[in-house]
Order: sequence, then structure tokens, then C-alpha cells
Amino acid sequence: MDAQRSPKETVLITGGGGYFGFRLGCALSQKGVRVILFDISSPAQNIPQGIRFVRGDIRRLSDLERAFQDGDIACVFHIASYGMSGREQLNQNLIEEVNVGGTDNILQACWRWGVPRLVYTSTFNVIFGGQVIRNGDESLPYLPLHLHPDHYSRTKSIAEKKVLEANGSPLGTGGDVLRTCALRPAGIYGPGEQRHLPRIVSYIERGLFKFVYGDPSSLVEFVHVDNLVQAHILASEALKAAKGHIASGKPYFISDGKPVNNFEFFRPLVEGLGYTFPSTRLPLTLVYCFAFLTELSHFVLGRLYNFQPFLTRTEVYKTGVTHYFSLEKAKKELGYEAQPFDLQEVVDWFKAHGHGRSPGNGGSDFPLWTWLLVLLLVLSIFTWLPPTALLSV
Ligand SMILES: NC(=O)c1ccc[n+]([C@@H]2O[C@H](COP(=O)([O-])OP(=O)(O)OC[C@H]3O[C@@H](n4cnc5c(N)ncnc54)[C@H](O)[C@@H]3O)[C@@H](O)[C@H]2O)c1
Repeated sequence: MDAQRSPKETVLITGGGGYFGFRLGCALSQKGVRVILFDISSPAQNIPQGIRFVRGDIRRLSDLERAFQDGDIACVFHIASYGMSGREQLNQNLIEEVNVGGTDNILQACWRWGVPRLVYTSTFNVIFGGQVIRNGDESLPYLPLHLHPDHYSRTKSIAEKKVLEANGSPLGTGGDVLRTCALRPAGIYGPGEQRHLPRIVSYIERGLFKFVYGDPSSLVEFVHVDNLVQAHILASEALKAAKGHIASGKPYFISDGKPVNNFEFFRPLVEGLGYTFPSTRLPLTLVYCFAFLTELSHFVLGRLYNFQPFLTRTEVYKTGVTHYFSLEKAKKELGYEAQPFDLQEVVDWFKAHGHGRSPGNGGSDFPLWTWLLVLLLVLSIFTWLPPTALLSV
């Protein structure tokens, strides 16, 4: 997507109102590419001049028609998704409709309006389901669908397969074919990220981040938003004839390439905002049981009050079980080179938005966390009791 070679190319970004999609749109626009952002929600920031925003739902073909019909679109970045974290994870119908039905519609739209390239934003989770993976590569099989403990991961896996299977399929508009690839990112971070970081900071500020869990030597990965932007632009290029369509029909893992303990990764954020990093460490299984009970309570009570679960099972193993992947294929075939980033700009972003504990401010160190730990222990004991014992309580 080099501005010199294709100054008038148009791309469409589904989920372009979200954190990553918007960042990608801005980067492409700066390179001279015409950008259409497609999303049910507007971006949190002002839309730069030259970028077109189309409000619409990928579940509705008629909405997609408004965005596709007069675009002469060269590439679609399909980023929109639903159900990744928090209470969203528990709304299975919507997850299925957006992640699977929406992807079907995007494929239809590409065929119908002759879009030659489609880059799908997938996730590590299509492979990982709580098993230890060290330096895994793209030859690993998909996690069998019934082993996914959450519907988001299952539907991302179904959607990724559909996208990759569509590679080489004929376009409805002539002799050309659709070329597709999928990028599987680690957890995304960067300044202004709205999905994970505000939740983590709110736990820190409310005094709830008082323990870590799992083996301290467990390693996971993250990807800075700008590294992920770079990977998407390279992937789109690698679907072109000029690059021998090298990425056609393939998935690639994308991360910063620095496996790290999940909680240690966030240490600079905790300490940078003036809080103390917790010294209590709980066993992973205990926290997993707690997460299970949280999900169970949400299942029962969620219809009356759709509260934000403290943690879900998927979140527990994503943060506490070792899984990291090789970048070799992305480096070799896409030319991906992860740039070094740290959390300082994230700390600065939160401080600039009124967060952080000033010296002398006692903050919110109320003993709620102590009660939470006790509750966690009590509830976990219940999960080990046989159902008959529970019934007789
Ligand atoms: N955030 C992460 O840590 C992470 C990790 C791995 C993979 N991913 C993948 O990266 C992508 C981007 O993640 P993000 O963190 O920027 O998410 P995000 O929630 O900020 O963006 C997703 C966007 O999709 C939009 N959307 C949802 N349903 C839609 C619909 N029916 N029609 C149109 N738009 C719809 C949302 O409004 C949102 O703006 C997603 O595909 C996600 O699965 C994210």
C-alpha cells in the first residue's frame, strides 16, 4: 500500500470505529490511501479529513451495500468483532451473529463488488485454549471447536477458516479471484486503548488489584497497536501480484516478539500510576474456579442486571497460562519487524486523562479486596463439592 505506487487505492475497514481499526485507518490515510471506516459506532477521536466514515452493521448486507457500492475497493480489512472480553463474552447469540454471520456477509460483499484482497484480523485464540504453547508456529492445528471455553474464540476460529477457505474463489465481477489472509494478534495495547486497559486501571484504582495468580514463570505476549498496523499493511501488500501473492490463504501470528509474564508486563502501569504492585500470589486453579462461579452468577443474574464479571475463565488462562508464538513466518514472508515499545506512553495517556495517585493521596485502598479473597476461597470450596452435597446444603 505504498503511496508512490498506488496513490488512489481505496480500502474499507470494518470495525474502523474501534481502537485498532481507527489507528489502521489513520496510518493508511497518511500514506495517501483512500479510507472508508465501517462501524456501528463512531470512533472515539475526531475523524481526520479525507477519511470517510460509514455507520452500519456487518450483520446487514444492505448496510454493507452503502459502503461497498461506489467504492471500487481494493482491499477490505475485516476487523469488526464482538465478545472479546468482559460481559460481552457471555452474549453468545450476538457473538455468533457478528463474528460468523458478519464474516459471511463480508465475503459476499467482496465477491459481489469485486474486492480482490481481504485481510482478516483473527486472534491467538484460534489455536490456544488453555494448553501450554512455547514458540508455536502456524503449522499448529486449530483448537477443536468444542474445546473453546468461550464463544468468541470459537466464532473467531470459524470465521478465520471461512476467510482462508475463500482464498482463490472467483469474484462476481470478472475473471479475477479473491485473495485472503489472516493475522492472529496477541493482546493489543497502546495509548488510548479502550478494551482492556481502562478495566485494568479501574481495578487498580478501586483497590481490587491486590493479587496476581499463576506461575511467575508463565509467559504470554502482547502487540503494540502500531506493530499490528505495520503487519496489516504488509499483509495487504503480500496479497498482491507484485509480492507473488505470498500471503494468499495463510495465517500469521503477530506480536511484539517479547514473551513476558502477564502481570510483570503491567507492573510499569501499576507503579507508573503511583500504586503498589501486589505481592500476594494465588494458584491459577483457585482463580479459574472463581471465574467459573462469576460466569455462573452472570448466567443466573445477568438477565436482571448485566454486571461486568470480575474475570472470566478465558481471561484467566489467557493471562496465566504460557502461550507464545514464533514470528518467523511473518518476518520472512511479510517482512514484519516488531518495533520496540513499552508502557510509558500508556502511563502518560492515563495521567493526561486524570488518572494516577498523587503522593499523599491515600487512594482507594479499602479492604474490599480482603473480602473478595475470602469470598473467592469460600466459593471455590463449593465448586469442589459434589452436586448432591450442594443440594443438601
Ligand atoms: N484487543 C485485543 O487484545 C485483541 C487481541 C487479539 C485479536 N483482536 C482482534 O482485533 C480486532 C480489533 O480489536 P479491538 O481491540 O480494536 O476491538 P474494538 O472493540 O475496539 O473494535 C471492534 C469494533 O467492531 C465494531 N463492531 C462490533 N460489532 C459490529 C457490527 N455488527 N457491525 C459493525 N461493526 C461492529 C465495534 O463497534 C468496534 O468499534 C478484533 O477483530 C479482535 O477480535 C483483538
